Amino acid sequence: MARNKIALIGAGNIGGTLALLAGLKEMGDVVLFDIMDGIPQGKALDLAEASPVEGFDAAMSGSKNYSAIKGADVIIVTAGVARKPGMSRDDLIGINTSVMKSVGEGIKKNAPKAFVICITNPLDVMVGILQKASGLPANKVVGMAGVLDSARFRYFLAEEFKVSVEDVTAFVLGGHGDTMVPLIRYSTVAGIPVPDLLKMGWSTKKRIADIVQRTRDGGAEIVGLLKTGSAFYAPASSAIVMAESYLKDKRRLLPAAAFCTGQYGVRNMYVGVPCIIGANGVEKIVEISLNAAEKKMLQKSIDAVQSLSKVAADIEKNAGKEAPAKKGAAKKAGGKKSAAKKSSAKKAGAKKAAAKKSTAKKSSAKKSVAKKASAKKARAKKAAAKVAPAAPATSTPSS
Ligand SMILES: NC(=O)c1ccc[n+]([C@@H]2O[C@H](COP(=O)([O-])OP(=O)(O)OC[C@H]3O[C@@H](n4cnc5c(N)ncnc54)[C@H](O)[C@@H]3O)[C@@H](O)[C@H]2O)c1
Ligand SMILES: O=C(O)C[C@H](O)C(=O)O
Repeated sequence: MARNKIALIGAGNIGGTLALLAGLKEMGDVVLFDIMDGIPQGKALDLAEASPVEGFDAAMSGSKNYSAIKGADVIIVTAGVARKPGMSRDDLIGINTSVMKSVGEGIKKNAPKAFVICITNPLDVMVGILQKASGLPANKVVGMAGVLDSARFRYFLAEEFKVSVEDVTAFVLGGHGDTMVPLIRYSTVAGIPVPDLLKMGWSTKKRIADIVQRTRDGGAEIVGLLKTGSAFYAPASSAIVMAESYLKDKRRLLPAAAFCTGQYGVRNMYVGVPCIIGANGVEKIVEISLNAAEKKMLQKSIDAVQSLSKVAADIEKNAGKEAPAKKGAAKKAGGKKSAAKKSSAKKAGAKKAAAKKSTAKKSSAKKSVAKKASAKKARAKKAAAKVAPAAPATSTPSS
């Protein structure tokens, strides 16, 4: 029997890690695709040379031609730009919208039967654009975020309760942004719900509330520490779990950005919901009962994704014209404060940037003013940085 073929579009930090994990797990032959000639080929060769040491059989190849992904069973998309300190995920919408369109076209032409997992941010909106551009049915295109957010929540809870991560289950629903919804009631240690553990004195409401917030800020915490990009090990592990559920028809119940057709009151939009992933892709969206407070939080998150979708629609309309004002656009998307501002790690990153760049920030007593200004500068800097990858990213995919 022929091996599965796994195509990884984007051979950066997550792409490389995905290739390693797919190899170690012998999930199939791996093709890395990237617009940066040499990167996918180099990473593929490096990984192939690790295979005798690790003892896995999987062909590893790299290419900048979309024809290389022909016949792929699973495609995982990480193409695009990652945020840096001072940015929110939403700030990536301009550049990554055009990347999703070109990747979608490449998939449409070369691998229309694949199961596609999108990782590129801002996730919930990007997966929608990718699905449309690829022309694939909605059940075959899904976004990865919920598994990652839930893994963070699980890890923090396991630390708090001093138990194995294996015994902690948790659910995070909603959009992959500041408004995501970690569900305490549906989080357990070996089946014992967290609220019951609180009654048993295992923790306090305040400590769990802090863990919920740390989960929401989980991405920003890593960005603040790395400074040059965002998380990649846990995101790659999370996408691999989804790919395995599809390839092995495991029918795992996982939180993922799925195309809703009325579930949770969401119509024709991708958002993070619990779903079953099996041989037919997203086979079912599971509607769990939510109390009034949970419903309110989820609605807020859905609203944020909806606003950002409108921004993306404007960007698509303006494509080919002058680049839209991304900063203003991202602001429009709910006027949300970035998770970065809330994260202490990110604050540290912003402070550093301010210290480096600004001679005008004299008083350390005016920390909050300095923080705002440095975040603004970082955004402006990022907007400039976006110009560089934008040119090749929007180029027509070669087949
Ligand atoms: N959904 C999530 O939970 C989650 C988690 C982590 C990161 N992310 C997002 O995933 C994306 C990738 O992160 P990363 O750390 O791997 O970034 P990275 O910069 O290391 O890699 C991105 C790669 O995409 C390539 N690329 C750019 N335009 C392309 C195009 N048109 N076609 C093919 N390749 C293209 C770049 O050359 C680069 O190698 C970012 O948008 C990041 O925000 C999402
Ligand atoms: O935070 C980011 O920018 C990357 C990703 O969405 C994450 O949650 O790690």
